[in-house]
Amino acid sequence: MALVSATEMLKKAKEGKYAVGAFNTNNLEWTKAILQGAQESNSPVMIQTSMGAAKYMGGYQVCYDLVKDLIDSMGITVPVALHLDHGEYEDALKCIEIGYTSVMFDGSHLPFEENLEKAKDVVAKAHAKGVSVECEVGSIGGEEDGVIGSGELADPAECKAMSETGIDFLAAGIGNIHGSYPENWAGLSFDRLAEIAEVIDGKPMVLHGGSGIPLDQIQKAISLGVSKINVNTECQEVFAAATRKYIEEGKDLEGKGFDPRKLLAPGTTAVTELVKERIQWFGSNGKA
Ligand SMILES: O=C(O)C[C@@H](O)[C@H](O)C(=O)COP(=O)(O)O
Ligand SMILES: [Zn+2]
Repeated sequence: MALVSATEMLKKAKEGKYAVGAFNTNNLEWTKAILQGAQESNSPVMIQTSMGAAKYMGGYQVCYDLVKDLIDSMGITVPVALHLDHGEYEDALKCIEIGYTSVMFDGSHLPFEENLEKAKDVVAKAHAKGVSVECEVGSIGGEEDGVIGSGELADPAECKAMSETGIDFLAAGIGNIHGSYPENWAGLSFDRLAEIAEVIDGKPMVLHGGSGIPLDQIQKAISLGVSKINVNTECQEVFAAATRKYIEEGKDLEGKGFDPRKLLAPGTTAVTELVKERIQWFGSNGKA
C-alpha cells in the first residue's frame, strides 16, 4: 500500500474514539519493528522522524525511500503515514518536496505571530501536495540538561487561532512532557484539554510525550479528542533493556552471536511488542 496522509486516518480515529500511534524511528531495525507491529495489529500507524534522527539515518530522502521500500518488501497492507516530527520551517518544506505524507511544523519557540504566519505557509504548500500538517502551540516540557521541566498548559485562544490557519491536527501542552515523568507529576489536565477541544473546530489533537502516561489517562484523553499519540522514549527503553540482557547473558559470545543481525534482534522484537501493546492501549487495533 502507498504511503497515505494522516488527515483521513486521524479524522476516522476521532470519530471512532481511538488514537493512532506515532512512533519515532531511528534506523532500519526500528522501522521494520514499527511496521511489523502495526501489520500484526491490523492498525493504521504513523512513522515519524525527528530532524536529528533523519540526519543520523542519512537524510530525509533515505528515510522516505526506506519506509516506502519496506512497505513493499514486507507486504505491509495497513495505512502508513510518514511524518516529520518537531520540524523547523525549512525542514517541513523539504519533507513535503521529498514525499513525506505528513509534517509537523513546530514553531512553538517563535513569537506567536510568526508561528501562525509560518504555519499558514506550510499548510498552503503541504495541502497543494496532499500532505497533512501538525503545528504546536505553547511548548511541551521535558528534560533539558538533566532538569525535568513541568508540563505547560497551552492557551486556548492561541490554540483557536492556530486551528484557523487550516492545520489538520494540533499539538498543545496539557501537562504532558517529553521523556520520563517525574514522581510528583500532577498528571494531564483534562480541564484544559476539554477547553482547547471546544474551540478548535473539531480538529484532532496530538499528545506528545506519550511514554509513561498511565492507561486510564490515555483513555480519558482519547475520549476528549486526542487522536494521535507520540511514543519514543518507551521504545528506546525496551530496545536498550533487551539488548543489555542479550549481552549480559553472554549470548554475543556464543557462536556468531556478535553478528549484528543477531545482536540487534532481541531489541527489535521488543520494539515490535511494545508497538503492539500501545496500539491495543490506543484502541486502533483492527481499524486498518
Ligand atoms: O524525542 C524525540 O525526538 C521525539 C519526541 O519529541 C516525540 O515527538 C514525542 O513526543 C515522544 O515523546 P516520548 O514518548 O516522551 O519520548
Ligand atoms: Zn514531541
